[in-house]
Amino acid sequence: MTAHPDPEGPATGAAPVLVDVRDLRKSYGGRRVVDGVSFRVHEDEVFGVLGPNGAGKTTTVECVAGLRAPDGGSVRVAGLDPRAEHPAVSRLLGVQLQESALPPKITVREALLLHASFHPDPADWRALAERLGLADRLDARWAKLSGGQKQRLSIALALLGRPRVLLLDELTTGLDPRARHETWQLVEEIRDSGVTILLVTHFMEEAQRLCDRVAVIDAGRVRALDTPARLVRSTSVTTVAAFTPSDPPDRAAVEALPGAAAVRVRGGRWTVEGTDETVQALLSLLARAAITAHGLRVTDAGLDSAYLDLTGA
Ligand SMILES: Nc1ncnc2c1ncn2[C@@H]1O[C@H](COP(=O)(O)OP(=O)(O)OP(=O)(O)O)[C@@H](O)[C@H]1O
Repeated sequence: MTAHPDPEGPATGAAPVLVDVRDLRKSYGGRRVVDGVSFRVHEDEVFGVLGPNGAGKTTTVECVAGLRAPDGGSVRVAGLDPRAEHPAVSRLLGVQLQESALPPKITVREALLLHASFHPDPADWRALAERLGLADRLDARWAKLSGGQKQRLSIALALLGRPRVLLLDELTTGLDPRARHETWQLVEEIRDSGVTILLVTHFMEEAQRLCDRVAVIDAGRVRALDTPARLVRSTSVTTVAAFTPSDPPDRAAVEALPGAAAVRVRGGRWTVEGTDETVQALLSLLARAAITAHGLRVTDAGLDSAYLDLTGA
């Protein structure tokens, strides 16, 4: 594995570091849930913190936001300590945290006006509502919004202070596929407008689509830190072949193919995980046995396999 669990990961160019987390440690009731996490987020990047439930992701970003006090290590946002210099840091950071709930009866307009009043030089709330597709929902109450609209409003609220860095925690959890894709587009637009984004997710697809670099966190530790593409290449599974054979091949022979990582058979359909070499050898094996591979699909393994490999999830 060629992962880089150091704070820098592979070369990232010369962009300034906006979020610098070093050897962060945090325990609850004597149980260590963040155990020496380090990473740096550079200006203009979308940096992902990816990991299974309970990995310590939210605790980590709450320390970045200054909402929790670390037990050890350090956090800096644009060189500032989020606890000791909270007012200055909150002017730089927009925070959209998990389950950010508003009073059920507050309207979209009221929420935008209220949050705009927290900032000395807020963004134009009407323009933000327009940009986030909420212009025709200004009089709707929070409780009546769809999941996607609630998420868009919480992003709008986080953007009102014109942040340099936006923290997004589990942004698309609970959204249907359409709302999830719309939210991803929105994140890309926000990135293109020059906002640096620190994104917590447990969706591999989300990390692969949005993030320039990803820290994979499990049990409070960074297991790997790299670009999604390099994380995928670093794992033992890069290629997956699925097919329905005209006659079942010798399973032991398939399992013994070079680089074969897993072989599954369900309802007559075979799935073989491995590398390009595995698939080449598989096709030769089938040809030698005069077996036809019906409905053959060969796909890239994607970040899922890398994630499973790294977290043992
Ligand atoms: N205030 C708290 N008091 C006690 N334990 C907590 C507290 N907050 C979080 N924990 C525990 O710390 C661990 C890490 O939680 P955290 O929310 O940081 O993980 P996570 O990776 O964000 O998980 P999820 O994806 O489920 O939100 C979990 O076991 C959680 O139950």
